[in-house]
Amino acid sequence: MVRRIAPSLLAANFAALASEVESVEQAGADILHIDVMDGQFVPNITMGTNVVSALRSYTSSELDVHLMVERPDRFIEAFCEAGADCISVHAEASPHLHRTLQLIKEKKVKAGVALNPATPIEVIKHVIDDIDFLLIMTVNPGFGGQSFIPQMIHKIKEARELLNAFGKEIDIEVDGGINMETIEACEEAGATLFVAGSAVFNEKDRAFAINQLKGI
Ligand SMILES: O=C(CO)[C@@H](O)[C@H](O)COP(=O)(O)O
Ligand SMILES: [Fe+2]
Repeated sequence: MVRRIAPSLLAANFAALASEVESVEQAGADILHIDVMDGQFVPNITMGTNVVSALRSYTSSELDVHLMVERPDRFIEAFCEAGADCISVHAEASPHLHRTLQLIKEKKVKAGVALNPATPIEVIKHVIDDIDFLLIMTVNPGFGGQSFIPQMIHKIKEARELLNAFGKEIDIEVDGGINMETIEACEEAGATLFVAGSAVFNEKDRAFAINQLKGI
């Protein structure tokens, strides 16, 4: 199966966001990954609902919103209204994870749980029927362009085994340091959706970059 690639717009040129989006869409991007950071949960501030709604009126591509914010409940409705198709919230940032996931699902938006590298996979056990996908961070969240943490390969395997044990055939999205050196091992371990920021946007020829990552 051809790998699905989600370019992370964090690595795009923000001064030309529309044309950056167009370039990756034409190059074969499957979904657009939008990193929202609040300067609290992670030591960086990026974009918010205004960028999501601007992109929503510009493109029909699926918008995958990765919320790296404390107490994400406060913003779920606004991101759904802005036009998100999928929202992932960090288990570490949400004290009432079950409630947060229900808020997303009530809006008919796909709900995902994101896990930091040090967070054990077991935290999803009791919300496993409430998630549409799982996002495994393969770097510590906060910045693009970091190096993949090799121990995450074992974690992806564990996650796939856990999902299989519960009969859940959902996407495992991997995020951080995904490139030609790391993508294959992630896929073999059980990942099915691959976020790539610098590996796509640092390459002038986006079609070449995405095709290479897809393995075509
Ligand atoms: O969520 C994050 C970082 O916190 C990611 O989505 C990065 O933006 C991915 O960038 P690369 O590691 O692929 O450059
Ligand atoms: Fe991300």
